[in-house]
Amino acid sequence: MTKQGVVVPVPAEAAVAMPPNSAPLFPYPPPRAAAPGAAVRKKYLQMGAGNGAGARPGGWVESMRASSPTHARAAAALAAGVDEDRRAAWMVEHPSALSKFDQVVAASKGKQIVVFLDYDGTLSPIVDDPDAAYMSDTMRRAVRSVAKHFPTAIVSGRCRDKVFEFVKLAELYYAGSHGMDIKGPAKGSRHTRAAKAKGVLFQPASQFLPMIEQVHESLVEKTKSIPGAKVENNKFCVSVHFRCVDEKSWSALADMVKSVLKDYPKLKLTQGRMVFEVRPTIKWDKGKALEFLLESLGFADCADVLPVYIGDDRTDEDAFKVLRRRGQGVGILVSKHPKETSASYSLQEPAEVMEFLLRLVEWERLSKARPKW
Ligand SMILES: O=P(O)(O)OC[C@H]1O[C@H](O[C@H]2O[C@H](CO)[C@@H](O)[C@H](O)[C@H]2O)[C@H](O)[C@@H](O)[C@@H]1O
Repeated sequence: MTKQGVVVPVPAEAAVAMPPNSAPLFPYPPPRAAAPGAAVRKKYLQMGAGNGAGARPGGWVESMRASSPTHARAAAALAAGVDEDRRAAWMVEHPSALSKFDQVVAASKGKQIVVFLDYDGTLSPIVDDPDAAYMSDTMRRAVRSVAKHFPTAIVSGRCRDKVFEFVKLAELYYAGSHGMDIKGPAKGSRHTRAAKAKGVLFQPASQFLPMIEQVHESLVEKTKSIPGAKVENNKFCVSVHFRCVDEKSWSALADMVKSVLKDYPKLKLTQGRMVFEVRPTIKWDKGKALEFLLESLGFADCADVLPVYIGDDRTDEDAFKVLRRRGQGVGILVSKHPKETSASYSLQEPAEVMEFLLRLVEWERLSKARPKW
């Protein structure tokens, strides 16, 4: 069923650029560090790094509001009253991956499905306390079944160890810190020869570790005065949560984060669901991680693979865009509301993600049992 992976020698320049603790098993051009200094930082601080925040006066706060569930609900209610057609039109553009299940699997004919799953908001429901974002046992069973049939990776903004603590499945690939920390299955993979090696595969931002530590400390110190603010160390990036911060303090919090980042021109600021994300300015994201993993599995520039990526956040858009660019694969956005996205399909919530995963497993079981004539 699976395609055998091919280990290609690492080009000398890539091997040199790789951090000492990453096994040079898989070739990949090392990410280019963005031009150091003001230009890059200015762009991210002013433009809001892809989310448009900051381009207008008060842009960050506006953007923070847009990611608030209360505001999203109010906006959704308004939109429902005013323009029910908008949602219907969005669903035509991004139909449910459940109702179009046959179409999704038909695309996999003669191809190896590889499954990529975001964690928060995809496998676990969004909750106030990031340390309590547990995944249900039923979801874990579903993911375990998927991994028995298809190579499966978790791609998360979280620190890799933390997301592993939640998922607890040793047979998966894990790409933590928005793809900047990639590791293969603890026991090696049953799916490909290339992935039999265990351990850390790639850490393209390892030189940023001391800087991230410093920024983490500064952010903890600086934001202490804002009740509800929570700073999370995600190893190669830092999250500053404002889900539990009074809206009146959002502007002050955004200013604090920006003032800390002034001293770190090699870090950029982006925004997720009620969270600021501080990340190195290297050109590496969930999309690059997806491509790296496909390559590691032996599917570089290959037509007989169907990557299926499921995610709910802005950072998942980088992966959806890669699928669009390759003209290959299935991007599924998890969202109850119409959102601008490069995904092709949608699912409303983690419960639907589970249903989709279980159907995929069932379909694979039946297709193996089906006589081939
Ligand atoms: O890429 P992901 O796996 O989706 O990680 C993105 C961020 O997820 C977490 O924050 C989000 O979920 C929390 C728990 O439900 C919620 O409280 C928070 O408001 C959300 O933004 C995680 O804590 C972050 O570090 C990740 O970057």
